Amino acid sequence: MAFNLLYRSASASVPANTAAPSYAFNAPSFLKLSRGESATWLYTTGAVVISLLVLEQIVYRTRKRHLPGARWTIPIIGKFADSLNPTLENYKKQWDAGALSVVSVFHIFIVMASSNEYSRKILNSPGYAEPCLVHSAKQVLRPDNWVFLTGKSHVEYRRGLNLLFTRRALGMYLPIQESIARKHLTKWLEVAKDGGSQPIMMTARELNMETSLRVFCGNHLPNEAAQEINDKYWLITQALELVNFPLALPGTKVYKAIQARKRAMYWLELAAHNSKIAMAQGSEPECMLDEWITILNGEGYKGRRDFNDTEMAMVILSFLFASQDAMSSGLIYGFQHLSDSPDIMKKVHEEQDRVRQGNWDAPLTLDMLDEMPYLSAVVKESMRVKPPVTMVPYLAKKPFPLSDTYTAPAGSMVIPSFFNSLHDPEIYPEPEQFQPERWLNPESTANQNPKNYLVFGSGPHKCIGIEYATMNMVLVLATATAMMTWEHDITPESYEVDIIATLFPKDGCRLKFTPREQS
Ligand code: HEM
Repeated sequence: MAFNLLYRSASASVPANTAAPSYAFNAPSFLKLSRGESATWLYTTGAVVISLLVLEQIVYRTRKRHLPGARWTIPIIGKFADSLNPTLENYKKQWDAGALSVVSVFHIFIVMASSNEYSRKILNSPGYAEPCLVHSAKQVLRPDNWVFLTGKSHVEYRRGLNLLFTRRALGMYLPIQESIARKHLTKWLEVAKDGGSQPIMMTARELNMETSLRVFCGNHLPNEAAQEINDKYWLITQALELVNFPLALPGTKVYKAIQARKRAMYWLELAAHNSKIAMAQGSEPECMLDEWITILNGEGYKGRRDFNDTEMAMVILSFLFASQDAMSSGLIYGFQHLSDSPDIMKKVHEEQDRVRQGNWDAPLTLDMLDEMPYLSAVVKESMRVKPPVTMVPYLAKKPFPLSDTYTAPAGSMVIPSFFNSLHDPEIYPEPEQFQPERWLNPESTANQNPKNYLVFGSGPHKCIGIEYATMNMVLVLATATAMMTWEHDITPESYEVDIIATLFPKDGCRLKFTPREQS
């Protein structure tokens, strides 16, 4: 292809010289070449291009050294085509090729780590590597978002944000989550009245988005804002490919995601502003923003107190960004795994009967959720079998000695991948099987090796929302179990995996809901 282009421009250049008088546009003298000069220019350009292509291969091979990976990289774009249509099968091939393997996309040299040891080494070596999220994340989230802080400034910023996930705060969020879950599940039951199955891919995403927006911003966000953010957020999800087209030109996914982010930021800044006014007027805290402002104004608080509306909005945006796709994936597979395992579903129902004691409409409390160890194990196991986040890109700040024999070059992407660690048969016998019981036996190999459970990462950037995310999934499934039963409408694509930032069943998980007979 590149050669074709070269050839066509070469032949076009010959008549250009002879036909020059007929052009209205007079080229500057330095662009007017004689036939001989034109050929020299052509050969020189050709030689430079070929040298660059050869150099590209030499650089790739020098960086790759003995690690598994393609022997030669496709000129310029590398494996860009694969990254446009990522499949779990292709990733698995890469992970199985070795504990460390390489790939190159658009000159970004990528070292994939697939073992628990190497993945944790990357996540826990802030001196060598820092998160770079996916390539488009800085454009989408803005480069000044707190999630891109590293080292001491990251630790300090994050210390303040940890206070938004205390048990006290989670207790405040719980009723919001439950009422939104009930509202959406009621809608699912309405749709189910026609007797057919429905894919929950998009409806579960909507449930999660409304939950997040109301937990984070309460009623400081007008309904139209929640609707607009929900409608446009999909554009952000679609831009989260491992490597995007490098320029955010109009029409590209990254461009569209940036426009969506601008609208979301407009509304989130407004919510931060409204929350500050409400708290200054002495209102009771009702959401995460209120909780944050109350903490900042608290007497005992020792951290930084002044956060402007934009900074607060960027934090909320980072939480939305980090949670929306992962939570949706986790929830959808939670529903799918349960419906595929009637014995396990039965035990979940029994646990709900025990905890709720016939009072199906009574609001849930944190104490009640604590009494649902079986459902918690279901959620944990579901995310082990299908980890929502399979890998987190990091960037090597300097040469990073990953093993005795391999050092990742400075500037390369180093990607800890969690799938193999979560499917290690030594730790999780029959790793493809959905077996919540493995988490209930304190002696099991799963419980002996908690460091293998990399679903939420590890080290200084480990997920800040673990308790909140887990609580939300337990809560939604507990509420669903109280309200209905569901059957999986299995299609040829039910067990195929789509990677759209996170993992989803290719058919969107079609379920048939029936109201629960509450005796
Ligand atoms: C099932 C749900 C979720 C999963 C599987 C998940 C997974 C992850 C993973 C793998 C990381 C990277 C960790 C690392 O680099 O070591 C991460 C980071 C993060 N997550 Fe989550 N997450 C989930 C939900 C949430 C929620 C609900 C929030 C916020 C409300 C959240 C906020 C964050 C933030 C802010 C970071 C970056 C932390 C930092 O850089 O310090 N996540 N998450």
